[in-house]
Amino acid sequence: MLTMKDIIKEGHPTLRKEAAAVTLPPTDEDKKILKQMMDFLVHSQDPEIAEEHDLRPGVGLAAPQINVSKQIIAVRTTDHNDELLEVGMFNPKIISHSAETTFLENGEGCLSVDREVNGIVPRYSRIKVEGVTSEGQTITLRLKGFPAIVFQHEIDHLKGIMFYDRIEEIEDSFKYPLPPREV
Ligand SMILES: O=CN(O)CCNC(=O)c1cccc(Cl)c1Cl
Ligand code: NI
Repeated sequence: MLTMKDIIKEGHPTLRKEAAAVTLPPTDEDKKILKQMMDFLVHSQDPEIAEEHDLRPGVGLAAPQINVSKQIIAVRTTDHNDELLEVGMFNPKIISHSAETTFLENGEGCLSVDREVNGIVPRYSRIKVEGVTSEGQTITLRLKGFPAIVFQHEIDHLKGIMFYDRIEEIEDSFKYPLPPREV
């Protein structure tokens, strides 16, 4: 089973590489990798297993995080109806998105980042994602809310982008406000 020792941390070059597309149909090896990633999420979300194996909880995982530079992601979270959303995808692509953006008030976290990085991470509010499942099916998901944010966090990993790369620098004008005029 995958544990925290299998997860590479910032500074490891693989986290900054463009992951390669998976040749379709996915091989048994590719499917095994995806299964292990989803199993990690399941274990990390089970208090007993997580405690026993010192797992940090995660709602998503991207293959580069286990030093596999391939376009494979796993997401396991709940949607706004509190329905479980458990999706593994090869070669996921955001095929369209809202102009509107959103963000998580408490910011984002990453298993490859062993420090707290505060700040607003702008994400599209709604996205349409297309990808291939382990069954070889091409699926299209319309996502909003937390799942949409998680998918964007994972797809960023495939492009070598870390969440803190997107933390907005507040407008310079706010940084260097005009000093009050002497009256
Ligand atoms: O790439 C995946 N991870 O690093 C797993 C750990 N992070 C999370 O579960 C997490 C936590 C908060 C917001 C988002 Cl968007 C995510 Cl993804
Ligand atoms: Ni991450």
